[in-house]
Amino acid sequence: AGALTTTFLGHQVSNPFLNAAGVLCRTPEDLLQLASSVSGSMITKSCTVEPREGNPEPRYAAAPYGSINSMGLPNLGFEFYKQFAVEHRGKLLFISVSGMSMDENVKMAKDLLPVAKETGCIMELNLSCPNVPGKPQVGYDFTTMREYLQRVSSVYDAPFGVKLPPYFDIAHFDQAAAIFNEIPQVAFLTCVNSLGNGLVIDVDTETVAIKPKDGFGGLGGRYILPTALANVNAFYRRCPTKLVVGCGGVYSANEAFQHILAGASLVQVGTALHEEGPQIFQRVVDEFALLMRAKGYNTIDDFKGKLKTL
Ligand SMILES: O=C1NC(=O)NC(C(=O)O)N1
Repeated sequence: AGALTTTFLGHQVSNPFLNAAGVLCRTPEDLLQLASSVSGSMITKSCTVEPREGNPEPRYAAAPYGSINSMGLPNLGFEFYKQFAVEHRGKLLFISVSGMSMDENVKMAKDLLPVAKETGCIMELNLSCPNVPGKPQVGYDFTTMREYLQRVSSVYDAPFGVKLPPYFDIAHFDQAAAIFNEIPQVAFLTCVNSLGNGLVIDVDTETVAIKPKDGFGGLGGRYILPTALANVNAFYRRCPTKLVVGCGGVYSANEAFQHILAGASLVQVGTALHEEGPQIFQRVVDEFALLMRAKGYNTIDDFKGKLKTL
């Protein structure tokens, strides 16, 4: 096995890299590109029970230091992604679930469970989509988040993960971690989803970059790396019995190494994957192998979570 080989919840992967939910993973064509890329694993577009068109376009825009999006959960519907999981062979597969209500999430979790047990696919429950008008992010409502996780874990007796929004207050890290530590089925935390409701402005046209919500959308890319790293490390420190998956600001081996130093077991790539395409995984894998060799590391575990403080 190569130097980048690692295991996640008992599944061996050839490298720690995968796409961020939502990027290059909505359609069969997208999923085929991911499956045939060098990524060690892959995740499907956050799904709802019924298929959704999503928000009006333009709903994604590249920006000077990353991206802004307000997709609005466009997806082919839960049944499609469940069937994809049934038929999929090969690399570790995550299924992102983002119901429009607690009942929707409970229904999808209940229906996904036998497929997860049969195929080894892993559920990532998305509690942090910032882009459905009128739907606040559950991740910012601790009472509701606890209820969601208790209800889902009562029907889903397999390990699953939670896709979290970025938090910015130490008290919020403490309160959120206390909830996750109450629920054994929560096996990993994916930090972070986009920084919600940013605004990108084009000076020449004096106009916003995207159509939905007067231009308000989730930020990704270089804008969010320090925030993503802080959230990875905050939950790595507070939830020693859980794994952390890093997401946010990864363009190369350099940022991926920072995420793993901060405690990430896997590293998701969103904006950079959208901009560069799936060949980014071969580039990052090659860069990462060189970085590990230059530093004298033989395995990911040699440096995972080993961030030094002053
Ligand atoms: O959870 C999500 N995060 C985002 O940044 N965008 C998508 C979306 O809008 O579908 N969902």
